[in-house]
Amino acid sequence: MQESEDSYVRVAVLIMLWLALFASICATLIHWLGPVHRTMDLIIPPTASMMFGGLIVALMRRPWWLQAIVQVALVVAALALIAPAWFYTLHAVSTPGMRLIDVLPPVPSLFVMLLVMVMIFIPGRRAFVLALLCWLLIALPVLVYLALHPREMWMPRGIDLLMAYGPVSIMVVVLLPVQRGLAGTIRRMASERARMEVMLHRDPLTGIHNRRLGERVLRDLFNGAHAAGLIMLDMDGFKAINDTHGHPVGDRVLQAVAGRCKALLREDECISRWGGEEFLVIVPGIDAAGLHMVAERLQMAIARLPVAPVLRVTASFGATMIDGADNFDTVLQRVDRALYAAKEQGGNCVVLVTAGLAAAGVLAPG
Ligand SMILES: Nc1nc2c(ncn2[C@@H]2O[C@H](COP(=O)(O)OP(=O)(O)OP(=O)(O)O)[C@@H](O)[C@H]2O)c(=O)[nH]1
Repeated sequence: MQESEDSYVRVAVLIMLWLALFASICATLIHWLGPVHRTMDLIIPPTASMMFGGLIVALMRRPWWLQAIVQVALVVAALALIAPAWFYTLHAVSTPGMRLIDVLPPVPSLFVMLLVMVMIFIPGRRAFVLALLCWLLIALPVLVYLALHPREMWMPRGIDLLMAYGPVSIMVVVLLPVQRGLAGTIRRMASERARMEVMLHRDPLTGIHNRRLGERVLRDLFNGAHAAGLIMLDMDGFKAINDTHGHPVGDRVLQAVAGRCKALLREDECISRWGGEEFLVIVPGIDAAGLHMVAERLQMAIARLPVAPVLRVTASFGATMIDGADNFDTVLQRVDRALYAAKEQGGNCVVLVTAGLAAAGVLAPG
């Protein structure tokens, strides 16, 4: 979960860096190809392009530097906006006849983008502090200048600057945390839902899948064309274990049996607690001989299981392959019959029944 979240953030940062590189290359072209050449405008955009390009390479080569790269990118972007804000404001103040609205490059939209990035990538309250710092260093000098030069302020460019550095900035700083809160709530709900889903399909005593999930896996098998087999196992003389040693010991036996069987099965093989002391094993991609061997392995492992003070624990096994003509009910009836036959033969054995209902193999008690 954490891994996938990290890679998601990495991709988001990479996209942000590519967009920043694109924006700074555009700014470079605009200033270099435009009719008026001012030194600062000719230097800052290409420098920023190189910095963002370098950060992209660094992130691709050293993904674990993610946090540091984000911070450097934000500092680069902030410096690229602080420098013209102060330089041109002071220049306009100190040069008679020069108007700030004529010389300030079109950076307000980039300032809004910087605020968005700060609010997205900087966690918690630090985002507000940094956003305020950016506003003080980038927007405030321009706003103070405009307040002192009302004729410029009420020109279309002046109003544009007022809007970007005023209400639009406030909207970004307020709306993004709200969005972040919503995203957090959705994430929490999703993980709660995943937890409930696990609980819904887990047997509380043994920790393995419950019947609900076993049934779902079995139904899904009928949608696929692959060969699969079923093994139903039932503890022998379990009532006597409970009666002799008590229910808690019986519970421990069930837990030990479930744990041992699960450990012996592969990832794609599913064991579920079907009833009190009955378990269903679903084995995909297997033939009848292989299924018999799996059941045999489980039978022997259970017979060797030490669960003090019970001297010997055994189980009976019915097994069958899913036939092309089978449905959910017919295959369960057949595996049940196989289990019944194993019990009839004295227990602690495996009976494999084919679709023709003939007992195809019996493993004698070990
Ligand atoms: N300790 C414990 N016992 C359980 C649990 N669920 C069912 N049982 C007991 O399992 C016993 C099953 O008894 P039976 O159906 O007669 O089975 P058995 O004694 O194994 O007899 P055979 O299957 O014929 O060998 C009952 O006594 C149930 O109370 C459980 O979760 N914990």
